[in-house]
Amino acid sequence: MGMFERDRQVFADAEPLDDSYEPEDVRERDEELEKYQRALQPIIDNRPTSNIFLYGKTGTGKTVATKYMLSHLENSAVGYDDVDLSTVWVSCENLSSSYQVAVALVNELRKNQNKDRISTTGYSQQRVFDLLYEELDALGGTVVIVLDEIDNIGHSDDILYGLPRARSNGYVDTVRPVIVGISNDFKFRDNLSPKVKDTLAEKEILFPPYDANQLRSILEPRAEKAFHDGVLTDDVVPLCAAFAAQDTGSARQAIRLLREAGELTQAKDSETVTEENVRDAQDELEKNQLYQGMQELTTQGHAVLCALAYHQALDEVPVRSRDLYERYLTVCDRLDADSVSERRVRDHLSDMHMLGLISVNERNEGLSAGRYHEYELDIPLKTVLDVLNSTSRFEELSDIIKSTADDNNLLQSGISDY
Ligand SMILES: Nc1ncnc2c1ncn2[C@@H]1O[C@H](COP(=O)(O)OP(=O)(O)OP(=O)(O)O)[C@@H](O)[C@H]1O
Repeated sequence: MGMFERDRQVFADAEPLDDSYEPEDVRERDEELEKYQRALQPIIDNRPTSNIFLYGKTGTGKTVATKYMLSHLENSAVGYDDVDLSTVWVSCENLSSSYQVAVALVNELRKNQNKDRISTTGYSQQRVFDLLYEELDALGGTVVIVLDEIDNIGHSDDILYGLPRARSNGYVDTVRPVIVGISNDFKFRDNLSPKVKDTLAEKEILFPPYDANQLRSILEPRAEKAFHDGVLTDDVVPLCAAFAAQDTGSARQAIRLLREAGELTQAKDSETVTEENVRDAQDELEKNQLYQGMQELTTQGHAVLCALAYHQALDEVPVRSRDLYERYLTVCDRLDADSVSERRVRDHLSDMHMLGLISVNERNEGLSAGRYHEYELDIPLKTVLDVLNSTSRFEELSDIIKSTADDNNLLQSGISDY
């Protein structure tokens, strides 16, 4: 037998555990779907339809609910001769301005009609908007425009103001655009300018995190399809649901955990997925998440992390932000890199805190010393040094910190024992 052998023991069909899998039904979202249905109903009644804004943390079912609703809407619309409905879906993941979103929409609309794409640069914003209005008008009827991950456009939100008003402002004659904006960034929603908020968020639907029971109910039909009979022990699905509920309340996280547990079981050539496999899978995913979080930091982020690692190696933690900033400046000096203000360094620290990499204490020493923050690593120093060592420009510094830590006997185990 070769190195790879087809698995016949654990997975019957791993597709239901894949990110792109579309489930037959959307579970545990009755209230949200009901609201959604009410918001879309005017399309079938040929009445003016409000724009819809869905928000909630990642993995809470905003996309799956939208796909489900639109597919029902399209099916129902076919039954009415006087309802002319089209839908267009753009993921704004890599689009950071209204201009880019407008180009993506034009090209998506053109693709559906086998027309040539337009270039992503070289037009004025108004020209791209005009092209968009032309394409929309050519379609006519109601066009539901889904803008997924819309928060990526940040403050450049002209399109969210222009598109909903295109008809009342006379830019389009025959088409009725309905925007469905989807976002997992609460700050984006709060920071929308009042004029945009008024139009985009006419109908808002919040998708709260799932609790353990809801996640269980989402996992069960997938688990049934994905694994051979008798492979899952009784506590596996509830445990995956509980872990994900405690952490993020994300269905995506719960599904990934179940898949990882299955894969670990498979790798061990074992026939049943057990509670222990789930715990190991959870450790594995957490480690990956931390590693990824650290690797994705910017050079400035790495420099701040490097400065903190230095204090950790010297056993000078928790360290005050002022002292940490001094160390950070010397790190930048050594790297021959530009440095940023103390305030920006604090922003980087707060991002790292959010990622679970460092811990922060707020100290209040009364009138004499005032309020200040103290920082220390929340993960093993060795792990941080491993990542720094694999980051270009930081190899030498990580070696120096490592030998300092060795001298102080502070290089405990890495993340695998964490
Ligand atoms: N209520 C549900 N019923 C069935 N499957 C669900 C449900 N909610 C989420 N899922 C599944 O969980 C995964 C993540 O869901 P989805 O992509 O809809 O989340 P999201 O809120 O759009 O996340 P993001 O903001 O990261 O895009 C998908 O595989 C989806 O099929």
